[in-house]
Amino acid sequence: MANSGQGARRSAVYLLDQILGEGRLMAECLSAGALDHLAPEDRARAQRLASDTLRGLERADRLLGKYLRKPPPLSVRNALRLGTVELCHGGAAHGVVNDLVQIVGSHRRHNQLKGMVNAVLRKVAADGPAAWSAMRVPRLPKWLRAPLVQAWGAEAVAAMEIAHFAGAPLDITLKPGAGSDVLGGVTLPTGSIRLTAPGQVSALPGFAEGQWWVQDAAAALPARILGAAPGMRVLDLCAAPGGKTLQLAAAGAEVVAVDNSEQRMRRLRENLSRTGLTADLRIGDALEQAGVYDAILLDAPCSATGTIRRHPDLPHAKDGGDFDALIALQSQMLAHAWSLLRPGGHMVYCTCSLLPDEGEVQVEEALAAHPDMSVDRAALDLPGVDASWATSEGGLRLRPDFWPDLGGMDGFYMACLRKSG
Ligand SMILES: C[S@@+](CC[C@H](N)C(=O)[O-])C[C@H]1O[C@@H](n2cnc3c(N)ncnc32)[C@H](O)[C@@H]1O
Repeated sequence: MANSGQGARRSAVYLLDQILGEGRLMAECLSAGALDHLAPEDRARAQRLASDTLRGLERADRLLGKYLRKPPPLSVRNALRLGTVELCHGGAAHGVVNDLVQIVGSHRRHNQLKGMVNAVLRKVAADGPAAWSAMRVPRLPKWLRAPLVQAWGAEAVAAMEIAHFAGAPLDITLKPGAGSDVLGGVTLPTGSIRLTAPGQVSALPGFAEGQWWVQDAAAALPARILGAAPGMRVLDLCAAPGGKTLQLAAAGAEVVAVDNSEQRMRRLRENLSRTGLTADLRIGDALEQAGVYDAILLDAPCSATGTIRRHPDLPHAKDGGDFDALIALQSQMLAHAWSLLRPGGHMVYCTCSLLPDEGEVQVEEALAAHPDMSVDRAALDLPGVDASWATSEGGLRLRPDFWPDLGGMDGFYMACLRKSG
């Protein structure tokens, strides 16, 4: 009978097949129920195994290249990759090898390859761990590496790759008035709390009571820069799952939150209910909104290249083919949001992207197109925000290689734009 570790490994191989074979994102597979048959701890384990494998994919392929005369079918290759990464991370050879041999053997088409899987993984178990740490840090694929090197230089991109390989700690934002003492985290310079070995999030103290929510330290800054306050009517455009909506509502503003994804809005509704906060939720297209607002937060859909530490599937599932459409949508959204802002009002534009075309360039172009738009540089002057993160057009550039000693941060861009009154 299959053990629970084997169930997690089998599902992790399935996730790898979907990501590397079908170009699907891990989040898409999860929302489609790929792990619903597993117990919560095995679900977390399967995700962790697939993520670790994707982070170490380049190293695993190099190691396996020594033992494979020709590449086996993708699913068998993914089982070998997963086993290699587990073994090189110190996994017990007996359990890892036996499970993967059984997983491969249970496929009628691949059954005859189980002997090869056994032999290769035993060699990896013997020689792999020593070779692993001497190998170079895995690089981003060319389609993404090239524009990033052009934007930030080769040295910065190598530092980003170190951050991607290390993965991300868990950051939380506290509801105003909540204490963090029971969580044992570190308070970051910008006020977020960082937990290094959190375990299951929903089991942590204060989660069920809505005392805090998960939000990377970088992602917590746009709402702080907006500076929502009681009496302010704020439009949160592209709001779900709602980390920023919660911040705006917790600051006492009257928040209208819009997103076109019903599924993601369901999560926003759950988050509001757990934290006891309120916002007016509207499922719809950002480009079709009407009304007049004192302040607007536009967290536009983007390449999400700033979140690779937490989503190592992204560089493998995508190929940059959607960049142009996203960039065009962002500039349409920025222009439409501007038309909803009252004179004298302000708007924060942000994206979790590392590409200047989705950040700095969008704001430069918007400033050129709107004579009533100016950048509020002073709005960036918040505790913990380093002056060197400011950009020439007046925004804030955050990168995964920043705060290397604290465990990094997501890549993000944000700027505060004021409408003349
Ligand atoms: C970066 S995510 C937003 C994250 C969110 N602000 C938060 O803090 O949790 C971008 C969102 O844009 C939404 N979106 C994409 N196209 C949209 C459109 N045309 N109108 C409204 N929302 C859209 C997506 O469903 C996604 O939830």
